[in-house]
Amino acid sequence: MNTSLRNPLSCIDQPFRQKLAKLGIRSELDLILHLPLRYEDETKLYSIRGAPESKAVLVEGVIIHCEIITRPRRQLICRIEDATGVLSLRFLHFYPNQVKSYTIGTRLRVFGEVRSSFFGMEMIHPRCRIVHEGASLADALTPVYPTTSGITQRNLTKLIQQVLQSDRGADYLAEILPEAVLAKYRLPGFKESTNFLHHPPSETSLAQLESRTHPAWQRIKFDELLAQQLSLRMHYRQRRNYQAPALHQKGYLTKMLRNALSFALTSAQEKVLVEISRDLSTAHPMQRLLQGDVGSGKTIVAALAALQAIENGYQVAIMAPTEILAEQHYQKFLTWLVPLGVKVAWLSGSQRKKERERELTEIAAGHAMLAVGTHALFQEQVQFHRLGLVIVDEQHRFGVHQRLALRYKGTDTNWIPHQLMMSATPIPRTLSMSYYADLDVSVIDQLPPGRLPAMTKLIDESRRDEVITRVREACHAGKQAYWVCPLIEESEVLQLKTAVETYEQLGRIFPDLKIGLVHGQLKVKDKSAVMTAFSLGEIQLLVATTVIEVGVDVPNASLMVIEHAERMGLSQLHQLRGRIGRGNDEGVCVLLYQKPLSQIARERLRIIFEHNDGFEIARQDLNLRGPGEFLGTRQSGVPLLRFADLQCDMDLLEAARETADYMLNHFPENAQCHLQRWLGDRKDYLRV
Ligand SMILES: Nc1ncnc2c1ncn2[C@@H]1O[C@H](COP(=O)(O)OP(=O)(O)OP(=O)(O)O)[C@@H](O)[C@H]1O
Repeated sequence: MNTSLRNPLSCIDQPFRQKLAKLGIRSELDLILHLPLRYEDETKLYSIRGAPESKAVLVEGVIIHCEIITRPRRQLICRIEDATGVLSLRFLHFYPNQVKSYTIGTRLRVFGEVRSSFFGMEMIHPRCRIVHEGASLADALTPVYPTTSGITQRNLTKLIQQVLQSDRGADYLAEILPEAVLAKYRLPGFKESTNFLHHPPSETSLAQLESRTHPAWQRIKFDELLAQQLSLRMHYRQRRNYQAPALHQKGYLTKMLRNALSFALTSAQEKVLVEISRDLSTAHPMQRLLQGDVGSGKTIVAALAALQAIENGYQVAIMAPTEILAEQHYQKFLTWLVPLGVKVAWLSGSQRKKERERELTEIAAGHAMLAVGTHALFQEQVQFHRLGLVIVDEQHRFGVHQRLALRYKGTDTNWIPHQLMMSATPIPRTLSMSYYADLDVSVIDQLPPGRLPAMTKLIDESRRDEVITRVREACHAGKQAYWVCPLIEESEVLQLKTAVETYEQLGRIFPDLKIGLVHGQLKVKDKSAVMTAFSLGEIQLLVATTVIEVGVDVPNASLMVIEHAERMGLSQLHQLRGRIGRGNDEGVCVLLYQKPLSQIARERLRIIFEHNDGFEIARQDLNLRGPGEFLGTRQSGVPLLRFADLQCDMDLLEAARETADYMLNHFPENAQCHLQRWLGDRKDYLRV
């Protein structure tokens, strides 16, 4: 056999290889998995009159006219004819050779969309080939591959076919899935599926192929999801190889805190605490995601988990993504834990050096048993005496690497701390199964008793005066209110300017109210002074940017006005709205919007108006935006699926998840081979 057939990549020059690498093709196996985006049907020939409109088809005819015209712009017009009619071909870009070879009487086979125009039937920029009468047609649908400049479809087709037909191709295509799995999910073989997708026979349904519902596509998507699930499940199981301190439930500190609370935990909080407590008492690191809608009471759960570690003589780190949130946790933990004799430390990026050093010493000496902070917590200088538990709030706002960095802060190299991640952005089951298959998940699916869902009002900007009256009435009745300034994504400076202007403007409108302003650029000290004054009721109306989006908890604030609500995303609106109605009064959230509304803005406002349940909102948000956007760029390290689509392929995902466990238990070698086939050395792909 020709050696080039053995390894088509080995005989390719460096520049071309670099171009292939842009497409993610670095090996022969990558070529096999470089599957078509769509297909073209060149297996059927239509007559000119019989060609359907708005569909790319193959037509053949003899050239009866060819000329270059210059008005209205320079273009090549060529007319072909068959027994049924005449078709004009129009080329806005063309080569001199093309003009020369298109002589009258030449037979052309053209592929493109036919449409009726003023001058009759025409095709713009068809793909053309000079043929002789009776030339054979393609025996398979023509694949169209994702490509990049400098690589033609023909290059890709040729390379892929070479690999498929080579000796090594046979190895790459060997079946890895156990017979029982193929039978259970009625999946075709891997070789059969890839061969088919690269070269589908002419009778295949284009619709089935392009919607990716064809069994061959199902097999590929299943394999991709299986690789993802295997990788995550292995990650999950590897935890068993690590040691963590077994933090048994001793009960004395946790009991003291429970007794001091003015409320009893909800049964949902009790349920998740049992799960967390059980994990903490084992000698392997916990990795649990605690999900709960806004206001469901995650913080007290975190505090009780922290006390279980502290009772065992281990330290706890609590990390939050913003200063405001971290500071608020700090205040809460101070009030809960200091009366129990537990020392709490505070670390933030903007802290004075002296204060920071004092806190660092307390942490390193093990005097401070709990450290609360922002990203500052996982910097190198921070040394713990005996870190047993790491709690990460709003974990999706941290990159995966940041959250992993804290894991290695345990001082004893033989074990790593337990980890509890919290999220108030509910993640629909499809996504959490896919991306968090390496975590255990607990959900607080109940709000504390007596909470009334916030009432949402959609009000057009033209009725601003009514809103102003409402704010005044609420504040005079002893309530507090937020006024949230519009999100201006293009510029923080502009956002700040808007916030300051709104603050000044509202100051003139409400000379009778005490008004505060909080935004991201305020010094931490000032920010926390404003927040404290608001918590204590010294400020009645708080003008804020979206910095208050997460975690702010002032139960007496029951009214919120959000300006330009049409600019905000669903989860942001839900989070903001979650700041009110946290006490016993019903919250009212006024969404001021400005017309005209785009389709998506209208849809978002409808969803937020109709729903209060964060999981439902997240589900609809996912439908609206798709998983990539939904998880956002913040989730750095989010694996991308190339073929499967989590919204349509839920059944396949369930099957892949089940199969991953089955293979790890019964066919570990096949599981390894499968991972190698799909991930190779690209550890970032499909990994969390
Ligand atoms: N079981 C309960 N009964 C009554 N009040 C509770 C209960 N649990 C928590 N709370 C109170 O409810 C409020 C919201 O709790 P918390 O701040 O923990 O919510 P959260 O889940 O962190 O929400 P968010 O993500 O919006 O910050 C707090 O004031 C808290 O003290």
